Amino acid sequence: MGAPTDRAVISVRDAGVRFHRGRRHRSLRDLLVRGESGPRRDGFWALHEVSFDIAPGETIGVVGRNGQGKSTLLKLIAGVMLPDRGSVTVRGGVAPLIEITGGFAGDLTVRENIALTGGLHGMSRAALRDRFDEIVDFAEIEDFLDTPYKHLSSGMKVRVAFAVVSRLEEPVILVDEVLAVGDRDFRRKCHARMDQLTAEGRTLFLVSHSEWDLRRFCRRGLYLRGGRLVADGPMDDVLAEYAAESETNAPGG
Ligand SMILES: Nc1ncnc2c1ncn2[C@@H]1O[C@H](COP(=O)(O)OP(=O)(O)OP(=O)(O)O)[C@@H](O)[C@H]1O
Repeated sequence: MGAPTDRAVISVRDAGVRFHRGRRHRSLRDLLVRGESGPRRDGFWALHEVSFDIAPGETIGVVGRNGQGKSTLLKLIAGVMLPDRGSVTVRGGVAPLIEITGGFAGDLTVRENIALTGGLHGMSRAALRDRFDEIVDFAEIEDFLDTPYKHLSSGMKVRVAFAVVSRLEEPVILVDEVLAVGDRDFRRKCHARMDQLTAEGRTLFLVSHSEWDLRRFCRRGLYLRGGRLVADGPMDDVLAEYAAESETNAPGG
């Protein structure tokens, strides 16, 4: 396992994340009635010994069945979660579109959320003023600017989130499955915007169960199985490997 290369915008080294299947905290009852006080035994590695380097401008699609660690990996890269083992180094800012409401404050209005997200990612007031109308037009949300974010439908939340996050000037963009929520016309707009971002040389990380999206936007694939990185290579090869394994593991297969 080599040291992080200078060229890499993201370096992940032997990263591991451990979760517990049961309740996160042991209750007083467990302690007093059951006498359970030693280390918890229901822990498992949601990610285990994961290592890779990403060069600036690469487009990466993460594949794997449900519950194999894809979203957890994106949370590590976004910095909203720290690894229990190993290291995750990201050089530069990250624009994360992970989980529909991720990073957006439910009680604040759409207008306030646009300003907050822009501000948190270093957008100046002048830049925000310049881009505000563009963001609102893209999201087609002008009638809801003063509505609390939590009162939007899930499709509208995604529209706002994508419109803002895709306008941030961060070098790394993370998109986790959220595109599936938008309607067809909006998805088409998002796809055009993603083409533009990758053409500008941004690094894109996409988690998706849509082979079409993965093939269209990602040249490199990462395949996670049981929290381990079992394939890392050209997207088409990784998808072929994933499909072959899914067939082998299918009931009756
Ligand atoms: N905060 C948490 N506490 C405990 N377990 C968790 C937590 N977050 C995720 N997990 C578990 O970790 C494993 C990996 O979850 P993750 O969301 O990364 O999977 P995924 O590959 O993105 O799945 P999907 O395709 O269904 O979105 C799953 O078993 C999940 O139940």
